[in-house]
Amino acid sequence: MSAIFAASSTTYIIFKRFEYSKPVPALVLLIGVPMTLASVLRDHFAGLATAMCATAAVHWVLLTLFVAVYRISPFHPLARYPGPLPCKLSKCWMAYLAGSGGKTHVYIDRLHRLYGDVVRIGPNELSVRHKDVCATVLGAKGLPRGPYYDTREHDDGVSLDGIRDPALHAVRRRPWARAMNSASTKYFEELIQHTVSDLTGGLKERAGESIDLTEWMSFFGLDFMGRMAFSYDYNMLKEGRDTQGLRRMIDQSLVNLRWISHIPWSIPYLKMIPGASKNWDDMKAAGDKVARHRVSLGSRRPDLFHHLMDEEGHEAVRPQLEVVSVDGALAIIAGADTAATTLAHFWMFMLRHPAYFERLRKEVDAAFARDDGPDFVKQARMPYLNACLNETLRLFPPVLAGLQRRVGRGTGGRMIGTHFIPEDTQVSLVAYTVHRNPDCFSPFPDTFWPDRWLTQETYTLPTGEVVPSSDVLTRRDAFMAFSQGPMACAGKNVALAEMRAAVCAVVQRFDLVLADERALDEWEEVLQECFVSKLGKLPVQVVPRN
Ligand code: HEM
Repeated sequence: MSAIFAASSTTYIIFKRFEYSKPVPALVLLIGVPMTLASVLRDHFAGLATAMCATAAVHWVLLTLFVAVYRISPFHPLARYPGPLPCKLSKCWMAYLAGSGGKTHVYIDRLHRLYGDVVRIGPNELSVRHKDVCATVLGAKGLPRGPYYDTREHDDGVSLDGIRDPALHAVRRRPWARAMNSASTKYFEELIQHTVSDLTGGLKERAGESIDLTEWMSFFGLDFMGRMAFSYDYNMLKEGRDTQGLRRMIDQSLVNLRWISHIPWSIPYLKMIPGASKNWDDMKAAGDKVARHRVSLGSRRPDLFHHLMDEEGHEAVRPQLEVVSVDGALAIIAGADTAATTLAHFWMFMLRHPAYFERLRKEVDAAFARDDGPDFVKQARMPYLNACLNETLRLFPPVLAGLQRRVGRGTGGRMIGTHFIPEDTQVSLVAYTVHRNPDCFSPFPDTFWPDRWLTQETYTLPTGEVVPSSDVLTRRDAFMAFSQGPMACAGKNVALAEMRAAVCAVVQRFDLVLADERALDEWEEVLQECFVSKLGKLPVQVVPRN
């Protein structure tokens, strides 16, 4: 027994020091060690098979005990931070919650309300919602990404949003910066205009019918991103259906990532299961198809592909088509799903608060004649429109999962406000809970109240009470729906232009009549964190305005 104890404690120390996540060393320590012991100790057992079973069982139990005891002991570097026991013991708990209900954002928000600004959500992971956290963690002098992002690495390379090395990330980000320069922005605006007109055309054709606005916003997001990224027409708005089964494919490829991301060490083992990566492979094949189509066009359109492929020859080394396809697939998921989700939440709030809808309509009607196309400069300056969009993104940021960063080994730790974060710690920022922190947004941090984003001397609260501006706290620096800093959303400006244009066009031309009251009541219950968000239906009748 003492031999097994000595072997197991040595194994534990090696694991703790080197954090093996690669299968070979991990399997040597987990299986090789007890098997070797069994062959040495076989004379003490009824036979080799019994020795193997007994040593393996004792080895694993001891290892589990060592790990558990250390993680909940006062000697653990995060011992001073509060959190539920299952979180302290293993990240498997968070993986379970993510996989089983997709409600980790609500769970973490509850923990913050219970324990305060810093909560231990994993053995080596803290969730922080402190009012100064964004600049410290995400900003220019912030922290590099944590292992949560390892799921973005594939056989063909890693997509931009999964690159953890800041220097490499900066290099891969350059074409995105070029894509967002003014010449391309003009081209993207034309595409937005084209897609908005498909949207209003499609809605007009279905006037009086009950449609699912969530689905239509998704068609809008995908049609735009197909055009913007690859000059590819999915034509979903024209045909009124998901022409390529993309929505289902995206949902299926994301549903597993939401729990795997919490236990990234499991990735090499999962890859050994035949067919395990089928959903992602399908998604990748869809990306390859549109990328090849774009190659066949051969033209130098200033779409995203043009920049990602470096068709203008800015870089010393031309990127490979496979890597560009991965980034293109990222663009479609990152760009289409997020904007579509925001718009669906937006309409939900407008249906819930008809007075806000009317106020917005007044602003839109005053700014545009009925048949005007979008004016992107004007729309960027419309205070109430932007207040309503910001408020939607505050309460329901489409990226519901935490943005994880890491205080690296050997850095000596980091201060966040008055909290010391020791090295080797993952720090997670969940926009859903940071945005509901009363130290960042108050009063009524849980209430949809767009006025908080306006600059005024007095405010009329949702209760009708009038208060001076000193009573209203809106910490714009804590707004992180697009993240912040060098790894923030690369498509923020395009996304905002696209959403503003879609909102103005619909508000100007249509009345929305809710077809099923239950959709609003059940909205939050149905909402799931699915890497980004998974939404319920929003059945409405679209009635053209007289
Ligand atoms: C409402 C719309 C959008 C929201 C709320 C949003 C939000 C975000 C957030 C929070 C991140 C950081 C994710 C992380 O660190 O894990 C991100 C990254 C990213 N987004 Fe967006 N996004 C939106 C639309 C778009 C669009 C339209 C595009 C493309 C045109 C886009 C392209 C990207 C890219 C490429 C990244 C990775 C950036 C990097 O790693 O440097 N996003 N987005």
